[in-house]
Amino acid sequence: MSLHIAASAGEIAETVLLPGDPLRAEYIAKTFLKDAKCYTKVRNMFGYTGTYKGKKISVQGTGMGIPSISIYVHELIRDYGAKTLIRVGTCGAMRSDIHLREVIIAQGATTDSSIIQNIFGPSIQFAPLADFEVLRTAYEKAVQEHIPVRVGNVISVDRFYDEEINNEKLTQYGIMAVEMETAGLYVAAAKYGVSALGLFTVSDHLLTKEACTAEERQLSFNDMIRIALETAAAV
Ligand SMILES: O=P(O)(O)O[C@H]1O[C@H](CO)[C@@H](O)[C@H]1O
Ligand SMILES: O=c1cc[nH]c(=O)[nH]1
Repeated sequence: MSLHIAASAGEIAETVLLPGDPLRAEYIAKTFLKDAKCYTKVRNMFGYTGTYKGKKISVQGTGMGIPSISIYVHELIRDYGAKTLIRVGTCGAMRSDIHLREVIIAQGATTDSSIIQNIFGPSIQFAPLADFEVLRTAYEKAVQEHIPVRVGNVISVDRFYDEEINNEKLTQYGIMAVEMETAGLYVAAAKYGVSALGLFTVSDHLLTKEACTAEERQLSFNDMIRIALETAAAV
């Protein structure tokens, strides 16, 4: 047992899916994993382990924001030996050509979080990147499953409600979407030398103001989940 995860040694797989919402973790485990068993309910941040196509896979809720996901990712890697971490999140689209429910893969995760400066000091702007092999596998699985995906840069922000951020400039520089955890995931994976990838379903549109319902956010992002599970089974 670690401070925030009540699993025993060996109960968590080396490959872990990471939704922000713990109810999405429960949904993924109960809908897609065989013989899924809950290994933690600490703070209601559910974690399950089961199998997918014969491979042991865990799914662990991470909460919202870099501080929260950092806690779970550090404990999963350091205390339970996780080696491949795949975030399955929601995001807000920032461009008019990107639509609700599309799937985005984060090749890079720009951030306004202080995490980079806290680790590297003021002169280094570390670039949080996805693991290339996991990214390549996810892209190939999406093509095989006939699920269109976009691959590129997202921004992991500290504030969901942020009236000061310059989204127009970010979009000009190629940022596709906004979410709140992936830069923290990529930095932790780099620190420990493990593999990470962030996948998202577009749940909101910053320009059109369209939004999925809370129920859809929790339940209906099966394209992204299928890509993540096929990738998890293959890497
Ligand atoms: O749906 P999840 O995975 O939580 O991801 C997104 O949704 C939350 C904000 O509503 C943030 O955590 C953001 O990154
Ligand atoms: O962090 C997030 C997630 C979804 N939509 C947003 O606008 N921001």
